Amino acid sequence: MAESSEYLFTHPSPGRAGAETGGVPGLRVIPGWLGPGACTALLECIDSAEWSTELRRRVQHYGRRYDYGRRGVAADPAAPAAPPLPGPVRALATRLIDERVMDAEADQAIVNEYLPGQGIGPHVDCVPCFGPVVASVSLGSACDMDFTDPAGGAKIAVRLTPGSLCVMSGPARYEWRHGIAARKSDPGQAGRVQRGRRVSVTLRTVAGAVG
Ligand SMILES: O=C(O)CCC(=O)C(=O)O
Ligand SMILES: [Fe+2]
Repeated sequence: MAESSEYLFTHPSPGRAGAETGGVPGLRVIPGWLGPGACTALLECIDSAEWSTELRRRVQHYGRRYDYGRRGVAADPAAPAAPPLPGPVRALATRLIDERVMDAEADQAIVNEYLPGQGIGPHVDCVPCFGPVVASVSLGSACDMDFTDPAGGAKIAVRLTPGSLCVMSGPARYEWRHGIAARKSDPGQAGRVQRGRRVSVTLRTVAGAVG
């Protein structure tokens, strides 16, 4: 368990839905934001669409394509072939407005698929590309997302359960890095918890483009 000693585990309490998640300013995790039926329907919609295999993990881009090589959103909306947000994803964008999570409706979404052992390196979402609020919905298996304190580098692990909404704004969006360790299990109260397949849908507003 040496690996876990450098982490501080926070498990957002369902009773405090929408409250800031301990220790990461600007981070909110709302467990059960999507019910099990809605999660299944969304996952079915996602799985009926085409996956890109340009990365080690599979992804889908909607609205605008993010160019991982150039680290930006292509300037010409006609050039990158990103399909429009599918209906169930647009419904999430609308709900985020209705619930005042976002001020402007998300016009870009990236779906990430993580098989056990896959992750995403610590990063800050492209600052010139995307707006001030990044919201992601978790489907499938739970996993820990690690947030790295810009002052000192300490990591805080936040459990993202299926159906939860993770909202990053302020320092959580702009200063803290977030990532998912590429491993097959996460620490739990009664030993390691095996990961299954996790799919996330991250909604953003496009703020600027490159090229
Ligand atoms: O899988 C997630 O919840 C987050 C994905 C992410 O950080 C990203 O696409 O920038
Ligand atoms: Fe990210």
